[in-house]
Order: sequence, then C-alpha cells, then structure tokens
Amino acid sequence: MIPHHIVTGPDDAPVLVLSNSLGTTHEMWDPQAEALAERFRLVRYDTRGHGGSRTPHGPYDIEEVGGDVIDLLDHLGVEKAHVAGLSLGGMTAMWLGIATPRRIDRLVLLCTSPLMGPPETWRDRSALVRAEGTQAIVDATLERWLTADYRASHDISWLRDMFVGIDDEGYANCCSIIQHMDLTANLAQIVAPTLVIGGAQDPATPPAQHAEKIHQTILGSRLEILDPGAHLISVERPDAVTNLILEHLEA
Ligand SMILES: O=C(O)CCC(=O)CC(=O)O
Repeated sequence: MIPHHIVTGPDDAPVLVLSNSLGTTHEMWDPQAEALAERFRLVRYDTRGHGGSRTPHGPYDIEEVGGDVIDLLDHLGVEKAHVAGLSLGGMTAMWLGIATPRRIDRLVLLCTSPLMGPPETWRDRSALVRAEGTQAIVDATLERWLTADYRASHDISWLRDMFVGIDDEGYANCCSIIQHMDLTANLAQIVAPTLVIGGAQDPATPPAQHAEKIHQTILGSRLEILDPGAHLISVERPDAVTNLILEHLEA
C-alpha cells in the first residue's frame, strides 16, 4: 500500500524518509522538515491507519508497515534512501535495515526498541482505544511524550489535536504491530551506518533498556542520549535532533 506522503526539497538530492510514531502523523517532523529539506529530498509519510493514509483491515504487522515504505520508494522511483524513524517509525526503520539492506543507506533510530513489551500492555491498549477512542489515553500519552518541564512551558495543543485525530481503529491496529514484533534476533544483521538517539527521561523506551541495547547490537553505531528529553524527542529537542541527523547523514 502506498501511504499518504509529502515530498519536499531538491529532486536531485539524496532521499531521506521520515517515519512517524504511534499516534502521530508526518507533522510530528515539522520541527525538522525545513532544515532537512534544504539538504535532502525529504519524504514524510503517514503510517497506515494514521493521518491521510488509509486504514486497511487489521491487525497489522511490521512486515506490512515496512512493505509500505518499499512501495513508496518504488512509487517515487527511489532505489536507496536514508530512513529516520521514531518509536514505531524506528521499528519500521530497523525492519527495513534488516529485510532490505540494499534499499537502505543510513539509519537514524529515535526512542525506539526491537522488542517493546509486555505484549499484554499493547493488547489492552488497543482494546481500550477500540472501546473508548484515543481520547481515553491522550493525557497519559502526552505525559510519556514530553517532560513535565516541557509541557509546562510550551503550547502542546497541536500534539493533543493530532493524537485525538488519529483513527481509533488505525491506532489499535498499529498497537498489534508492537504487541507481536520481536526484532532482537535479527538486529545485528543491520549493516547501514546507524545513529541511535534516546531521551534521558523517556518512560516509554528508557535508554538503558532500549537505545543502549540497540547501540551495543548494531556494529559501529553511534549513541546519543539527549538530556532533558522524553519520548517524542524530535519535538522536545528539535534543534539537537536536526543537527544530529544532519551530522550523521552528511558524515
Ligand atoms: O510511540 C510509539 O510509536 C510507540 C510507543 C508509544 O506508544 C509511546 C507511548 O507510550 O505513547
């Protein structure tokens, strides 16, 4: 399936695909988009079940959301691309690095995990969202996404609106991806030069259990833990994330 996407930047520049997290759209990358599109042909898309993309019958698995990126690259006539993804987007990026190494140039993995258990959490969350909608979990989600200091000092209504605007069934179907996904056994197969970014205060993917393990497993990867920073690190630390991405992709 070709997901809804937006392409900006010069046609002849290297391609960078940005993959969104659960409960967001391509707009989560707004803080990075302008700077990155000066140097890359920037492809932002909405994971299936989110934003402008369709919500096919679920549940989904990691092969399907990864396959959507391959379909998108084929559709755009792109042979090889850099991919940066946050959380679910990072899972998609890791799967691409494992399954289709010849299509992937460099990877940036932000606040993500090859195994984000326990499975019951995801089963229960999808059931709750199917029953009561994303509205039922928006407050708790925003607390995981951003530190208390950030929430107190910034207008985050755009993120709340984005989250409650996500299709409930699409959100629930994507919870199933995380519920069933385990990339740990294959992670060491990634050969793409990889930057791993964590948030020191991320309660969803605490760096000691996730980012550091990814870094230890992917040979030659670079690890950066941003402090302060919670789960939606590209929003909370926009300039630091943009600069790290540029440094890694242009090295
Ligand atoms: O952000 C993701 O893509 C998956 C993890 C998550 O849902 C973070 C949260 O707990 O809200």
